[in-house]
Amino acid sequence: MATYVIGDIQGCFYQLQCVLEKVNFSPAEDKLWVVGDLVNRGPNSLETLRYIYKLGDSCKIVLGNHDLHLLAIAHGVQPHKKQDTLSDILTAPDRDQLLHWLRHQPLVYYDEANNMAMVHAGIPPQWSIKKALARAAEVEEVLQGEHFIDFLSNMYGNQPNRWDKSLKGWPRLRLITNYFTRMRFCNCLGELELSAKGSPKEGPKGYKPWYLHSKRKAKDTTILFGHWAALEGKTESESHNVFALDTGCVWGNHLTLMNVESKKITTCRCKTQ
Ligand SMILES: Nc1ncnc2c1ncn2[C@@H]1O[C@H](COP(=O)(O)OP(=O)(O)OP(=O)(O)OP(=O)(O)OC[C@H]2O[C@@H](n3cnc4c(N)ncnc43)[C@H](O)[C@@H]2O)[C@@H](O)[C@H]1O
Repeated sequence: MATYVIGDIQGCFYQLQCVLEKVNFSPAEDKLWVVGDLVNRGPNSLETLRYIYKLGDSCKIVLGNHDLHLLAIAHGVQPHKKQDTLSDILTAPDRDQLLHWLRHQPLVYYDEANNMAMVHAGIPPQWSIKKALARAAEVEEVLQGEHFIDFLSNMYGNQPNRWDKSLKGWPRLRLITNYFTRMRFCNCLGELELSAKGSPKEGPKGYKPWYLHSKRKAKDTTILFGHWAALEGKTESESHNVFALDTGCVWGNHLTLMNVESKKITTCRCKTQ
């Protein structure tokens, strides 16, 4: 039995099948962890979502910004934009079942036995893993509750960008969501800079990649994350137990699968279908 973690699929269903075939993935014996952004921008979001959904207990996922964006469009709080490739899901006969399942997925998954966490974007430097799980649970409770459409309507935006435990209501939930699903650069206090999306070298002055802060509180936990295609899978900080899995398949690069135990990487190149 093996456990694999896969980077941002974003509807690249053929590359998903390709990497799983390369490792002889067997849903009956193996486990698959998915770092979020299952859908959008790529060509086959519906097939991807159906496949992951059908894996059932063999699969653990966390939500990414594009998965939340799908929920927001599907529930009428955001328009389907020109660059979104989500119409196949929105018109599918099984859409309600798929969207209900998606909405009940976590923002952070923690494997206590191996002290390993999976999150789409990252864990901000000011939070221990215990704090991060408690904050994630605040959002998950609302997203899975009766007021989830209000949450989706209030989720968008870059403010507030700095944590303060006295934050309340939608601003508090928006910031927690942005940490777990959109963060790349922040300062040591966890103040977010969300406009920069390039490589760490191109980072804004006074900010660093979230995982490079020396006093980061969740340092002892191995963190598996996606979201940041410009990293090309490299964090240059293996000693800090962080593994970047988004290798920009949807941008013409490749999809990355890692064996969680051996850390062996398997990839499949993006090509036109
Ligand atoms: N609370 C909230 N507030 C606002 N929006 C919310 C939200 N919750 C959900 N959303 C959604 O999230 C989006 C905004 O998120 P953002 O994180 O702000 O932006 P994004 O560009 O859309 O992120 P993406 O997930 O595509 O990242 P990637 O690194 O692949 O790509 C980023 C860039 O990297 C570039 N790139 C890819 N590979 C690269 C490489 N090797 N080198 C350099 N650049 C590369 C690409 O060209 C691309 O421009 C919105 O579209 C909205 O739908």
